[in-house]
Amino acid sequence: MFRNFVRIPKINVSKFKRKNFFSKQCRRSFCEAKSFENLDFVTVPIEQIRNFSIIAHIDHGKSTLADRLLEYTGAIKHNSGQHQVLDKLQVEKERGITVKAQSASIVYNYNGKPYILNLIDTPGHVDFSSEVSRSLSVCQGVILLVDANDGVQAQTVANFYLAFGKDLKIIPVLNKIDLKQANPDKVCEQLRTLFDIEPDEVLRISAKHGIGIKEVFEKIIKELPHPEVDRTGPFQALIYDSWFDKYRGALSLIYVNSGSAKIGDSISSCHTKKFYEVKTISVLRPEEENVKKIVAGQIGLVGCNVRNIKEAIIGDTLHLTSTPVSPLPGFTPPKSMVFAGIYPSTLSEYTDLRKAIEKLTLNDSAVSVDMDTSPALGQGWRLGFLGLLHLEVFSQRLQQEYGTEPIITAPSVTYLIKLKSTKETEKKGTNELYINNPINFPQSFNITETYEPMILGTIITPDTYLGAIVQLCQERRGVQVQALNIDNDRIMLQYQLPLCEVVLDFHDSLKSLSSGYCSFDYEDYGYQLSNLVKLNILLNSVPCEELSTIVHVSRAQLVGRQMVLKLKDLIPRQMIHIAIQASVNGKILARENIQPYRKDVTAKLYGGDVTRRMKLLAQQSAGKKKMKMIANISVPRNTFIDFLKK
Ligand SMILES: Nc1nc2c(ncn2[C@@H]2O[C@H](COP(=O)(O)OP(=O)(O)OP(=O)(O)O)[C@@H](O)[C@H]2O)c(=O)[nH]1
Repeated sequence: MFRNFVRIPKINVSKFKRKNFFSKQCRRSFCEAKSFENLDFVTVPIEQIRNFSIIAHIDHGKSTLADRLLEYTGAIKHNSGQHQVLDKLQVEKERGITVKAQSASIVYNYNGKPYILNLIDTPGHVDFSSEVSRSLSVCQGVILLVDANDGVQAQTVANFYLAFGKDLKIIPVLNKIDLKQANPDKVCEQLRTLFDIEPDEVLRISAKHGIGIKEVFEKIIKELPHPEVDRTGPFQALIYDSWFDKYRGALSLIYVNSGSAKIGDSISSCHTKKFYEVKTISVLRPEEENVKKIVAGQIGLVGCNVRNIKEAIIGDTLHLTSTPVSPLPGFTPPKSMVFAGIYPSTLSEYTDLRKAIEKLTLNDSAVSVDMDTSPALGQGWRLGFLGLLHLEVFSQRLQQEYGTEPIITAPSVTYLIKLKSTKETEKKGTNELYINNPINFPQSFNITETYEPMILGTIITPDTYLGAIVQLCQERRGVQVQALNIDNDRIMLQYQLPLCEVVLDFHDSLKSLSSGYCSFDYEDYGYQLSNLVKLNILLNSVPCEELSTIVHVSRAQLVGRQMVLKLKDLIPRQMIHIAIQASVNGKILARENIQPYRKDVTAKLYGGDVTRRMKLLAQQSAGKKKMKMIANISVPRNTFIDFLKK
């Protein structure tokens, strides 16, 4: 049960609103900040630097808090009408979510001394968790933001443990205390139950109205440690983000772990061993501001006119060419969960699409890329993503930032197949086969066992929706691992679920069952023995490989029926009868027919003998039979595209 609960005096929000408290404070701090306008970052002692990320569940107000911190220090103007300034991408503005972590260096005046605060606004959605994890590796602390109305949600839990696992100092902050329905005491109780955070450690703010922002700054300065670095040592810097600039080539966002570098220096990459001259160095305030030098403890953007984007690797270590250093621990590439084929709409767009994918994956290193070919769609790629939203955002960015319109096939996951030992498996040295494309599914007589990827899903929901959510999880073959009351009307459930049951619409179903009050997060849970089969689609008894799919045996019937119905709508009628069948291991599970066009061969008859009419119809039917034997069913490319597309 919960421990004794310390009440914190309620903040009178209306007082702050009435007196326009924030704008006065903001004006004052803006004037103070002006005095640091021409501050040379190199001269600021290491004790006056703080590197931190803002982490939270989606929509709990990270970007809004970042806006207020920027305004307070004069980095952007108060009431400039700009919102979520650090959400720079078009896709972020349109969807209202952060998908890329963004850094900004701000200067805060504390007791007359300038403090450089390097803040990173991180995404909240589980599909972009690799951005959060990367950002945390250059921080010494985090602000854990929790919505005072929504309370602790699934990504709050995931992000807390991410920061806790990296031994970072955590500043818990309750946001949106201005909301009428806000219940900060209850949320403090949740923080104590789940993370052992005492209520008196928790700050209460309203990022939207600028309440409690000064206290956030003070906590950052007093409680977060400064980076422990050696400014006199050899230059050693970690690339933690990269993007491509048309004019300046690949730009790398670096955290300097030791020493310093200046424009004109020759620097080398530990990974590629290539060397470059430093052309530009800038700090993000949040717009780029050119500087001549960057020192340890600091975050900055370095441009070396790197034209080959494969050379600007995230996780690589840079050093002065004359002084080699050992590489810093980079980043383990996140494991792709969902795969989809990407193909150009026409052959002529292949090269443009290839370049676009190369440039975008430089900025979104969580995407894995492999070449792929499809008999129906031609040469393309099989890309791996961290989830469905990640896939959607990537394809939207391909369109918006690079003007390409590729065909994207339905997402799938990677299965593990164990094969019977044969000469071939002995030659390969393994009888394990990982496949994410149904075309590569082996013949059933060669298979000994099949495994499917599992996830451990965390669901936080008001208990009113518990019944419906448990039912949904059971329908999706989930097994309950844990259930915990986090306060008197909210429950946290943990389910082990097959990934393929989650990727498509699980999140949407949860949201609609709980009227949007439920949150969901998941992590990889390895592979589990399963009973998987290849569902084949036959057109007039001829298997059509591109349309096959891998399913759990219990789902084969349902999926097969859905597929043949969809195909019946998509395949155009032809001169011959078409039978669409779904089969598993030769057994037909579903069938639909498309009737042929029928010419009225009796139209020319003017009455007369009925046998004449019968003869004409019999001739027509024999002709159709013959045609069926010899004709290939022509499925137009668009039908494949419509079927394979998400
Ligand atoms: N009432 C109120 N609304 C707030 C406050 N802070 C943020 N919001 C609103 O909450 C919504 C989400 O804010 P964001 O700052 O985009 O949230 P986020 O955590 O950055 O979202 P993601 O990056 O997508 O995870 C916006 O509509 C904000 O205006 C607050 O203190 N009070």
